[in-house]
Amino acid sequence: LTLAATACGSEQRAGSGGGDGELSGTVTFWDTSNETEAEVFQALAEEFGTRHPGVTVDYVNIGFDDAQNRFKNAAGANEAPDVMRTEVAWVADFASLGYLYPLDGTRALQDEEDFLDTARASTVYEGTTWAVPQVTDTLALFYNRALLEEAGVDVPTSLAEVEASAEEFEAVGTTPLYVRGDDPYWFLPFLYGEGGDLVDARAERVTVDDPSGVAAFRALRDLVDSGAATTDTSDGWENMMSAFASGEVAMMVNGPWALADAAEALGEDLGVAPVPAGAADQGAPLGGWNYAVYAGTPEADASLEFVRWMSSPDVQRRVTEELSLLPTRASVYEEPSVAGDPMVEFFRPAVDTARERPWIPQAQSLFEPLREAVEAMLTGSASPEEAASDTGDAYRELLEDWE
Ligand SMILES: C[C@H]1O[C@H](O[C@H]2[C@H](O)[C@@H](O)[C@@H](O[C@H]3[C@H](O)[C@@H](O)[C@@H](O[C@H]4[C@H](O)[C@@H](O)[C@@H](O)O[C@@H]4CO)O[C@@H]3CO)O[C@@H]2CO)[C@H](O)[C@H](O)[C@@H]1N[C@H]1C[C@@H](CO)[C@H](O)[C@@H](O)[C@@H]1O
Repeated sequence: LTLAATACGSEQRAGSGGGDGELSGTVTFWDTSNETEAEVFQALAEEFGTRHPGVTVDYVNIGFDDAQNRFKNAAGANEAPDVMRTEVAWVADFASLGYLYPLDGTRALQDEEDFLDTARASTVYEGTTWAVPQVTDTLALFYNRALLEEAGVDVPTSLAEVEASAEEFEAVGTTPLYVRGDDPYWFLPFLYGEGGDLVDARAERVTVDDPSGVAAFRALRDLVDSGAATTDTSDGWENMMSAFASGEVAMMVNGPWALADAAEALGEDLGVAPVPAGAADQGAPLGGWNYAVYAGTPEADASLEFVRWMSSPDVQRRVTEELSLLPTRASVYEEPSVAGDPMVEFFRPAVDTARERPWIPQAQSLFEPLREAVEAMLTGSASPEEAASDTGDAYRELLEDWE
């Protein structure tokens, strides 16, 4: 994925870059993007260095898995990177610990009214803006058109239809669906499908162990037990992507960060649709990523200008052209190259109806207990009832005096 170098006037190369006077220093940027995305983000980050000859960009890809703790450990030792790719649920966590640079009134927040409201929501905590939106996302049903045609199956709109399709898919030697069992994010569509949610933040009530939560755990287990879905409790990303690319499964639930690889594997046969509904409702979670600046950065001007550049309309457009990731600026969706991307055309309304989570510091810690409960149920050591109540108990530990 080589970035088409955009022609830019010599005046831009002079390092004017929207800042006043020459910038200098080294900006270390920790990126969590996956292998395919990293090629694009690294090239863009390093292009900033050519536009500002006095600035050196030190691009470091740290992956997703332990990134949240790694940043907190580094910040605790005052060794954090100047700029951190920050997941939507990490902003409140990092900000509440004093690890982020307040951005209101700084050059990093250029044209802030252009950002989608849902993307901006995760960047504000206790009235201050601590991050700048990069991409927004949700989960969707990815499907292999050729396999659905071969099996004579229409795109399923509910879990019941997925289950009912098992026979037709077996006849052509494939399994209907891959569902990740090792990443709790993939459980949320089951929860929303039964009319439930993890918590009710307004009422400060834990709801994951309501009857809707028990029904969601049971819906996941029954889907896997029926043979209509395959899953793993480890290495889910790799297993899912290879099963989908090889045709071992006809469908998977995934997000825009998987589009480039899935399109590489299936080409025109790749289709996307809303995640299947449950017995009561249909829904997918809102996710995404922001740029945040470390509170103790010695290079504030260069770091703030770097964030302005990386979240600018032009860079957002180029990221979507290369990866089909979803912009967080409304103006970028008007660009012909973005408006003409069928994947963006699908995902934009999907993120508009995606379920937001409470952007509270504890929000990010709700997933680990959920991951453990899903794993216990899928490995047979917990019933749906036990999985739901164990998760609820863990949440009441984390969220003191919530019911
Ligand atoms: C358990 C974790 O729970 C939460 O994470 C939620 C998250 O909040 C949800 O939003 C959702 O994230 C979506 C994401 O929105 C979506 O974009 C996509 O990201 C793509 C990128 O797009 C792609 O570029 C590339 O990067 O690859 C990314 C990943 O594919 O998919 C993500 C989901 O994968 O789901 C997450 C849950 O997984 C916590 O926040 C922690 O992360 C926590 N982990 C720590 C918990 C520590 C103990 O407390 C333990 O000690 C530590 O070792 C663990 O690290």
